[in-house]
Amino acid sequence: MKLLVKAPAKINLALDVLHKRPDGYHEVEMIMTTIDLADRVELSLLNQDKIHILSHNRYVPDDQRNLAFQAAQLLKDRFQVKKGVVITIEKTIPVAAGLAGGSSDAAATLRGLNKLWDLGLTLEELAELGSEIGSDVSFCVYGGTALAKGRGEIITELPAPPTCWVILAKPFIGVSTAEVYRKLNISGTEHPDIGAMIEAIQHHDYQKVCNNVGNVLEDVTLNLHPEVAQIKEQMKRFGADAVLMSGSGPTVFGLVQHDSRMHRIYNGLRGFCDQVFAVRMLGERHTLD
Ligand SMILES: C[C@@](CO)(OP(=O)(O)O)[C@H](O)COP(=O)(O)OP(=O)(O)OC[C@H]1O[C@@H](n2ccc(N)nc2=O)[C@H](O)[C@@H]1O
Ligand SMILES: Nc1ncnc2c1ncn2[C@@H]1O[C@H](COP(=O)(O)OP(=O)(O)O)[C@@H](O)[C@H]1O
Repeated sequence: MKLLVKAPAKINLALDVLHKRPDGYHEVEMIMTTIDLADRVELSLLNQDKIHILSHNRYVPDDQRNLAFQAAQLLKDRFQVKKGVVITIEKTIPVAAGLAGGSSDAAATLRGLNKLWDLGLTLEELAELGSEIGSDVSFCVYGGTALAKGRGEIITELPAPPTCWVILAKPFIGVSTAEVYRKLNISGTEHPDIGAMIEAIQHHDYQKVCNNVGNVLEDVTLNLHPEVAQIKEQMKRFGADAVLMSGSGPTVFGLVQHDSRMHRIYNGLRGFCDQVFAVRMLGERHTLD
């Protein structure tokens, strides 16, 4: 028995960090949304008590370091599952890019194994389990658009943002999320207005969404990797309505509504960047049927 699950990337339309917590994590407020750039996770039932990871991407670990492996192991341990699985990950989302590719593979594995192993868990239960794997996994279990608080695992659903193109450009570098959080100086940074972004989304106000994108982690990564600032400049010059780094980076995204402008930016950035994509936001949450 086989199951194919879609694992979409996310972007952070706004990302604020409130303070560092005693457990070492940072208290955040983020507006996250899934986009139509996805890995394909294939789950094949195995009648042995084993988890196998297959991936052709050399940056994706094929052992217990893989977040999809960790998701399967967590379900096996928690629910005494004696069956196994072969997890084949066809990677499209750039790795270590601020797009939560690994977290989304883990979330897709949780949703898929819930069916394949007949566990009968709700999305809420899967999201709670996901938070044990990583801070972004809970959001990825649900998908859609949400306010994420806590260390990222407290999720409140929001409506779909106004329709637009998201152009993503990733330079040749990878970024360590832990290093970016470590180097953040919270008091010396301008904070985005999360309330205004929520209002903009609720009122379907595209211009207000554009006016309120903001990410406190951006300056840290820009200082480490000046090429990210260059990509931001290029996107603005080619006419994006809003430009921001996603998560801890280094991927930069630009928002536009007109197809012609999207093509101009996409073509302008190809060749200058490692990977460039033009996609839509997904808007909808995942379901379990
Ligand atoms: C920055 C964000 C924004 O969505 O995304 P990415 O850039 O990774 O996509 C997330 O907060 C990343 O979430 P995720 O990548 O799941 O982080 P985790 O695996 O839980 O943590 C990696 C490391 O980041 C730091 N970390 C993470 C989350 C948080 N709220 N505070 C932290 O300080 C910790 O040092 C932790 O050891
Ligand atoms: N399924 C997976 N896909 C990609 N990376 C993974 C996966 N599982 C574990 N990793 C590891 O997690 C790290 C961060 O990957 P990723 O989730 O793509 O980035 P980000 O946290 O920036 O969104 C990578 O360096 C990689 O070694």
